[in-house]
Amino acid sequence: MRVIALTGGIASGKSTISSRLSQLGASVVDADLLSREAVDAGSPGLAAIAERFGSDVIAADGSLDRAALGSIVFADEAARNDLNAIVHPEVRRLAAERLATIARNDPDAIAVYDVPLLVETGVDHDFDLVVVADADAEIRTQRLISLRNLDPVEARRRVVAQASDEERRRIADVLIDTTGSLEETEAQVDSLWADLVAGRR
Ligand SMILES: CC(C)(COP(=O)(O)OP(=O)(O)OC[C@H]1O[C@@H](n2cnc3c(N)ncnc32)[C@H](O)[C@@H]1O)[C@@H](O)C(=O)NCCC(=O)NCCS
Ligand SMILES: Nc1ncnc2c1ncn2[C@@H]1O[C@H](COP(=O)(O)OP(=O)(O)OP(=O)(O)O)[C@@H](O)[C@H]1O
Repeated sequence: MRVIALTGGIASGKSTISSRLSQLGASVVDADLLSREAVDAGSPGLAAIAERFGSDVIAADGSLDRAALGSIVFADEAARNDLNAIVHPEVRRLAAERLATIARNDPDAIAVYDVPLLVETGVDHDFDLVVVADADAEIRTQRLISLRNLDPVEARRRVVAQASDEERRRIADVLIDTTGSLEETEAQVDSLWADLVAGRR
């Protein structure tokens, strides 16, 4: 099995790329989804969050109030580090488990690990290829404002909470320019996939 890491800043277009790769035949593991599993109702992760951040971040139905926690951690680096220390080890464990299952079921699989914080958490896996969705910080900020209805202050905080465009470009084997049309992004993904299948990458 080959494992491809797919990273990029918030709103860089990773989801567009990973869903195209999935259509083409890749097996996708999504760290954002795993981070939700890690804090499911009743999980030790959620209990640790309640202990650190208090009942204000727990909704009436006992689930995580993501908006409340988001407004705390994107405004405060120490709080964000504490949250990361609770959630990231479980995400790493779940990712290793999912990738092992994919390898067992299909030794020839091409797996894609969609991992937003690859630079921030350190490249600790032996990836065959690192693909970076590349749209600069200003474009991503505008997308958060216009497509996700974040106010400009919240949008900037999220972008600033992550590695710089330059840091991500430095670890990239392949850059996908996600500043054009969706079709232009998909064409780059199709060409990457053709290279992977043909063994050129
Ligand atoms: C703070 C939380 C509750 C906000 O939830 P919300 O539903 O608004 O956002 P969601 O989880 O969909 O994340 C959206 C994007 O925000 C960015 N982001 C999320 N967490 C972080 C973080 N700790 N540091 C920097 N950027 C982050 C990523 O680009 C991510 O793709 C949530 O993001 C969270 O629990 N984060 C900690 C776990 C984590 O690091 N997840 C991201 C990768 S595993
Ligand atoms: N050329 C493009 N390529 C990819 N996405 C684009 C492009 N042009 C506009 N977009 C839009 O930008 C947004 C990018 O968000 P998307 O959820 O794909 O990013 P993401 O990297 O997965 O973000 P997150 O880190 O928040 O999970 C989407 O709404 C997408 O439709």
